[in-house]
Amino acid sequence: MDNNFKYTTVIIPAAGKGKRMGTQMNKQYLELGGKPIIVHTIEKFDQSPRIHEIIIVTSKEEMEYFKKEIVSKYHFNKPLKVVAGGKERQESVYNGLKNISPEAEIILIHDGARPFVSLEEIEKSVEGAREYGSCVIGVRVKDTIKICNEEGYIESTPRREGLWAVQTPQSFQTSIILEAHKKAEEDHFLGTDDATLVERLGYPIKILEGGYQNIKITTPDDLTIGEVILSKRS
Ligand SMILES: Nc1ccn([C@@H]2O[C@H](COP(=O)(O)OP(=O)(O)OP(=O)(O)O)[C@@H](O)[C@H]2O)c(=O)n1
Ligand SMILES: C[C@](O)(CO)[C@H](O)COP(=O)(O)O
Repeated sequence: MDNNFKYTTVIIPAAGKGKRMGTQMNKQYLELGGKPIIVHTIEKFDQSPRIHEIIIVTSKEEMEYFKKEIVSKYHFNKPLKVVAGGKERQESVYNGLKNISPEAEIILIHDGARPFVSLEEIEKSVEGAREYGSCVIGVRVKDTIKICNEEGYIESTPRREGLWAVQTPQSFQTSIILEAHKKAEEDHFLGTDDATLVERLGYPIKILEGGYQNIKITTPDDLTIGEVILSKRS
Protein backbone atom coordinates (compact mmCIF):
# COMPACT_ATOMS: atom_id res chain seq x y z
CA MET A 1 0.00 0.00 0.00
CA ASP A 2 1.42 3.40 -1.02
CA ASN A 3 1.30 5.61 2.10
CA ASN A 4 1.40 8.69 -0.11
CA PHE A 5 -1.70 7.68 -2.07
CA LYS A 6 -4.54 10.18 -1.86
CA TYR A 7 -7.62 9.68 -4.00
CA THR A 8 -7.91 12.84 -6.10
CA THR A 9 -10.97 14.09 -7.97
CA VAL A 10 -11.08 16.90 -10.50
CA ILE A 11 -14.30 18.87 -10.96
CA ILE A 12 -14.52 20.58 -14.35
CA PRO A 13 -17.27 23.22 -14.48
CA ALA A 14 -18.45 23.48 -18.10
CA ALA A 15 -22.04 24.61 -17.65
CA GLY A 16 -21.59 28.25 -18.64
CA LYS A 17 -23.28 29.97 -21.58
CA GLY A 18 -20.15 31.51 -23.10
CA LYS A 19 -21.92 34.86 -23.62
CA ARG A 20 -18.69 36.83 -24.06
CA MET A 21 -17.67 34.57 -26.93
CA GLY A 22 -20.79 35.63 -28.79
CA THR A 23 -21.20 32.41 -30.79
CA GLN A 24 -24.39 30.36 -31.28
CA MET A 25 -22.63 27.23 -30.12
CA ASN A 26 -21.41 27.09 -26.50
CA LYS A 27 -17.71 28.04 -26.55
CA GLN A 28 -16.54 24.77 -24.99
CA TYR A 29 -17.62 22.86 -28.15
CA LEU A 30 -15.72 25.21 -30.49
CA GLU A 31 -12.68 23.52 -31.96
CA LEU A 32 -9.02 24.31 -31.42
CA GLY A 33 -6.61 22.30 -33.55
CA GLY A 34 -9.55 20.18 -34.78
CA LYS A 35 -10.80 19.17 -31.32
CA PRO A 36 -13.44 20.71 -29.02
CA ILE A 37 -11.97 22.93 -26.29
CA ILE A 38 -13.52 20.79 -23.54
CA VAL A 39 -11.85 17.65 -24.95
CA HIS A 40 -8.40 19.29 -24.69
CA THR A 41 -9.19 20.10 -21.05
CA ILE A 42 -10.47 16.63 -20.10
CA GLU A 43 -7.56 14.90 -21.86
CA LYS A 44 -5.02 16.68 -19.63
CA PHE A 45 -6.59 15.30 -16.45
CA ASP A 46 -7.17 11.91 -18.06
CA GLN A 47 -3.43 11.75 -18.79
CA SER A 48 -2.30 12.83 -15.33
CA PRO A 49 -1.27 9.94 -13.07
CA ARG A 50 -2.30 12.08 -10.06
CA ILE A 51 -6.03 12.14 -10.94
CA HIS A 52 -8.36 9.25 -10.11
CA GLU A 53 -11.81 10.59 -10.96
CA ILE A 54 -13.18 13.25 -13.31
CA ILE A 55 -16.50 15.03 -12.78
CA ILE A 56 -17.77 17.19 -15.62
CA VAL A 57 -20.51 19.70 -14.89
CA THR A 58 -22.63 20.65 -17.90
CA SER A 59 -25.92 22.48 -18.19
CA LYS A 60 -29.05 20.30 -17.93
CA GLU A 61 -29.98 21.15 -21.52
CA GLU A 62 -26.56 20.13 -22.91
CA MET A 63 -26.07 16.95 -20.89
CA GLU A 64 -27.32 14.49 -23.54
CA TYR A 65 -25.41 16.33 -26.29
CA PHE A 66 -22.28 16.19 -24.13
CA LYS A 67 -22.62 12.44 -23.52
CA LYS A 68 -23.27 11.71 -27.22
CA GLU A 69 -20.81 14.12 -28.85
CA ILE A 70 -17.99 14.15 -26.32
CA VAL A 71 -18.02 11.13 -23.98
CA SER A 72 -18.94 8.56 -26.67
CA LYS A 73 -16.70 9.97 -29.38
CA TYR A 74 -13.50 10.54 -27.44
CA HIS A 75 -11.87 7.85 -25.36
CA PHE A 76 -11.16 8.77 -21.77
CA ASN A 77 -9.67 6.17 -19.44
CA LYS A 78 -10.54 7.47 -15.98
CA PRO A 79 -13.91 7.06 -14.21
CA LEU A 80 -15.93 10.01 -15.50
CA LYS A 81 -19.27 11.36 -14.22
CA VAL A 82 -21.39 13.98 -15.94
CA VAL A 83 -23.60 16.03 -13.63
CA ALA A 84 -25.91 19.02 -14.07
CA GLY A 85 -24.73 22.53 -13.25
CA GLY A 86 -26.49 25.67 -12.09
CA LYS A 87 -27.02 29.29 -13.06
CA GLU A 88 -23.70 30.49 -11.60
CA ARG A 89 -20.25 28.87 -11.79
CA GLN A 90 -20.25 28.51 -8.00
CA GLU A 91 -23.50 26.51 -8.09
CA SER A 92 -22.09 24.29 -10.83
CA VAL A 93 -18.98 23.54 -8.76
CA TYR A 94 -21.10 22.80 -5.68
CA ASN A 95 -23.20 20.33 -7.70
CA GLY A 96 -19.96 18.67 -8.75
CA LEU A 97 -18.84 18.49 -5.12
CA LYS A 98 -22.10 16.76 -4.17
CA ASN A 99 -21.19 13.95 -6.57
CA ILE A 100 -17.58 13.18 -5.62
CA SER A 101 -16.61 9.65 -4.67
CA PRO A 102 -16.65 9.06 -0.87
CA GLU A 103 -12.95 8.15 -1.18
CA ALA A 104 -11.94 11.60 -2.48
CA GLU A 105 -9.35 13.26 -0.21
CA ILE A 106 -8.13 15.99 -2.58
CA ILE A 107 -10.29 18.05 -4.93
CA LEU A 108 -9.02 20.01 -7.92
CA ILE A 109 -11.40 22.48 -9.56
CA HIS A 110 -10.52 23.47 -13.11
CA ASP A 111 -12.45 25.56 -15.66
CA GLY A 112 -13.57 23.62 -18.73
CA ALA A 113 -12.57 26.72 -20.69
CA ARG A 114 -8.84 26.46 -19.73
CA PRO A 115 -7.58 23.83 -22.19
CA PHE A 116 -3.86 24.63 -21.89
CA VAL A 117 -3.27 23.52 -18.30
CA SER A 118 -0.06 21.48 -18.15
CA LEU A 119 0.64 18.14 -16.48
CA GLU A 120 3.19 20.00 -14.29
CA GLU A 121 0.51 22.44 -13.10
CA ILE A 122 -1.78 19.51 -12.22
CA GLU A 123 1.05 17.76 -10.34
CA LYS A 124 1.94 20.98 -8.49
CA SER A 125 -1.71 21.51 -7.54
CA VAL A 126 -2.11 18.02 -6.04
CA GLU A 127 1.13 18.37 -4.08
CA GLY A 128 0.13 21.89 -2.94
CA ALA A 129 -3.26 20.73 -1.62
CA ARG A 130 -1.54 17.92 0.30
CA GLU A 131 1.04 20.22 1.82
CA TYR A 132 -0.92 23.44 2.46
CA GLY A 133 -4.56 22.29 2.54
CA SER A 134 -5.52 24.82 -0.16
CA CYS A 135 -3.65 26.24 -3.15
CA VAL A 136 -4.28 28.04 -6.41
CA ILE A 137 -2.26 28.34 -9.58
CA GLY A 138 -1.59 31.92 -10.66
CA VAL A 139 0.78 34.24 -12.46
CA ARG A 140 2.36 37.51 -11.42
CA VAL A 141 0.55 40.50 -12.90
CA LYS A 142 2.62 42.18 -15.63
CA ASP A 143 0.58 45.38 -16.04
CA THR A 144 0.11 48.16 -13.51
CA ILE A 145 -3.32 47.77 -11.95
CA LYS A 146 -5.58 50.74 -11.07
CA ILE A 147 -8.58 50.81 -8.75
CA CYS A 148 -11.20 53.08 -10.35
CA ASN A 149 -14.43 54.61 -9.12
CA GLU A 150 -17.83 54.32 -10.79
CA GLU A 151 -17.23 57.52 -12.76
CA GLY A 152 -14.13 55.98 -14.33
CA TYR A 153 -11.49 57.95 -12.41
CA ILE A 154 -8.46 56.32 -10.83
CA GLU A 155 -8.65 56.12 -7.05
CA SER A 156 -5.45 54.27 -6.23
CA THR A 157 -2.62 52.09 -7.50
CA PRO A 158 -1.79 48.95 -5.51
CA ARG A 159 1.84 47.83 -5.36
CA ARG A 160 2.40 45.40 -8.22
CA GLU A 161 4.77 43.17 -6.22
CA GLY A 162 1.92 41.50 -4.35
CA LEU A 163 -0.52 41.18 -7.25
CA TRP A 164 -1.30 37.85 -8.90
CA ALA A 165 -3.82 36.86 -11.57
CA VAL A 166 -5.27 33.59 -10.38
CA GLN A 167 -6.20 30.76 -12.65
CA THR A 168 -7.30 27.18 -12.11
CA PRO A 169 -6.64 24.47 -10.93
CA GLN A 170 -7.71 25.61 -7.47
CA SER A 171 -7.11 22.68 -5.14
CA PHE A 172 -8.20 21.74 -1.67
CA GLN A 173 -8.46 19.03 0.92
CA THR A 174 -12.02 17.76 0.55
CA SER A 175 -13.32 18.80 3.99
CA ILE A 176 -12.15 22.42 3.47
CA ILE A 177 -13.81 22.98 0.10
CA LEU A 178 -17.02 21.24 1.19
CA GLU A 179 -17.23 23.46 4.29
CA ALA A 180 -16.52 26.60 2.21
CA HIS A 181 -19.23 25.90 -0.39
CA LYS A 182 -21.78 24.93 2.27
CA LYS A 183 -21.14 28.14 4.23
CA ALA A 184 -21.27 30.31 1.08
CA GLU A 185 -24.65 28.82 0.19
CA GLU A 186 -25.99 29.39 3.72
CA ASP A 187 -24.78 33.02 3.65
CA HIS A 188 -25.96 33.64 0.05
CA PHE A 189 -22.37 34.63 -0.73
CA LEU A 190 -21.30 34.50 -4.38
CA GLY A 191 -17.63 34.57 -5.40
CA THR A 192 -16.00 34.47 -8.82
CA ASP A 193 -13.62 31.69 -7.82
CA ASP A 194 -13.48 28.89 -5.23
CA ALA A 195 -10.54 30.30 -3.27
CA THR A 196 -12.66 33.32 -2.27
CA LEU A 197 -15.05 30.98 -0.44
CA VAL A 198 -12.17 29.41 1.47
CA GLU A 199 -10.53 32.80 2.21
CA ARG A 200 -13.67 33.99 4.01
CA LEU A 201 -13.37 31.06 6.45
CA GLY A 202 -9.81 32.12 7.30
CA TYR A 203 -7.93 29.08 5.98
CA PRO A 204 -4.48 29.81 4.50
CA ILE A 205 -4.23 29.36 0.73
CA LYS A 206 -0.88 29.03 -0.99
CA ILE A 207 -0.38 30.61 -4.38
CA LEU A 208 1.71 28.49 -6.74
CA GLU A 209 3.34 30.02 -9.79
CA GLY A 210 1.88 28.71 -13.05
CA GLY A 211 2.28 29.80 -16.66
CA TYR A 212 0.87 32.56 -18.87
CA GLN A 213 -0.36 30.00 -21.41
CA ASN A 214 -3.03 28.63 -19.06
CA ILE A 215 -5.54 31.13 -20.46
CA LYS A 216 -9.30 31.00 -20.11
CA ILE A 217 -10.99 30.98 -23.50
CA THR A 218 -13.44 33.83 -22.97
CA THR A 219 -13.63 36.10 -26.05
CA PRO A 220 -12.93 35.49 -29.79
CA ASP A 221 -9.37 36.88 -29.38
CA ASP A 222 -8.59 33.99 -27.05
CA LEU A 223 -9.31 31.50 -29.87
CA THR A 224 -6.60 33.15 -31.98
CA ILE A 225 -4.16 33.07 -29.07
CA GLY A 226 -5.16 29.46 -28.40
CA GLU A 227 -4.31 28.37 -31.96
CA VAL A 228 -0.86 29.95 -31.55
CA ILE A 229 -0.26 28.15 -28.24
CA LEU A 230 -1.30 24.84 -29.81
CA SER A 231 0.90 25.30 -32.86
CA LYS A 232 3.89 26.15 -30.65
CA ARG A 233 3.31 22.98 -28.64
CA SER A 234 2.94 20.59 -31.56
N1 LIG B 1 -23.21 28.63 -14.51
C1 LIG B 1 -21.97 28.35 -14.88
C2 LIG B 1 -21.10 29.35 -15.39
C3 LIG B 1 -19.81 29.01 -15.78
N2 LIG B 1 -19.41 27.72 -15.69
C4 LIG B 1 -18.07 27.32 -16.17
O1 LIG B 1 -17.07 28.03 -15.48
C5 LIG B 1 -15.93 28.22 -16.32
C6 LIG B 1 -15.42 29.67 -16.27
O2 LIG B 1 -16.47 30.54 -16.65
P1 LIG B 1 -16.48 31.52 -17.92
O3 LIG B 1 -15.26 31.42 -18.69
O4 LIG B 1 -16.95 32.83 -17.42
O5 LIG B 1 -17.60 30.83 -18.84
P2 LIG B 1 -19.05 31.31 -19.17
O6 LIG B 1 -19.83 31.60 -17.93
O7 LIG B 1 -19.57 30.25 -20.08
O8 LIG B 1 -18.77 32.66 -19.99
P3 LIG B 1 -19.63 34.00 -20.05
O9 LIG B 1 -19.46 34.64 -18.69
O10 LIG B 1 -18.99 34.78 -21.15
O11 LIG B 1 -21.06 33.62 -20.35
C7 LIG B 1 -16.34 27.80 -17.73
O12 LIG B 1 -15.69 26.60 -18.06
C8 LIG B 1 -17.83 27.68 -17.64
O13 LIG B 1 -18.41 26.69 -18.49
C9 LIG B 1 -20.26 26.74 -15.16
O14 LIG B 1 -19.88 25.58 -15.05
N3 LIG B 1 -21.52 27.09 -14.75
C1 LIG C 1 -12.06 30.83 -11.59
C2 LIG C 1 -11.43 31.82 -12.53
O1 LIG C 1 -11.10 31.23 -13.75
C3 LIG C 1 -10.12 32.32 -11.90
O2 LIG C 1 -9.52 33.24 -12.74
C4 LIG C 1 -12.32 33.00 -12.78
O3 LIG C 1 -12.54 33.71 -11.59
C5 LIG C 1 -13.64 32.64 -13.43
O4 LIG C 1 -14.38 33.81 -13.63
P1 LIG C 1 -15.51 33.96 -14.71
O5 LIG C 1 -16.23 35.21 -14.34
O6 LIG C 1 -16.36 32.73 -14.58
O7 LIG C 1 -14.83 34.10 -16.02
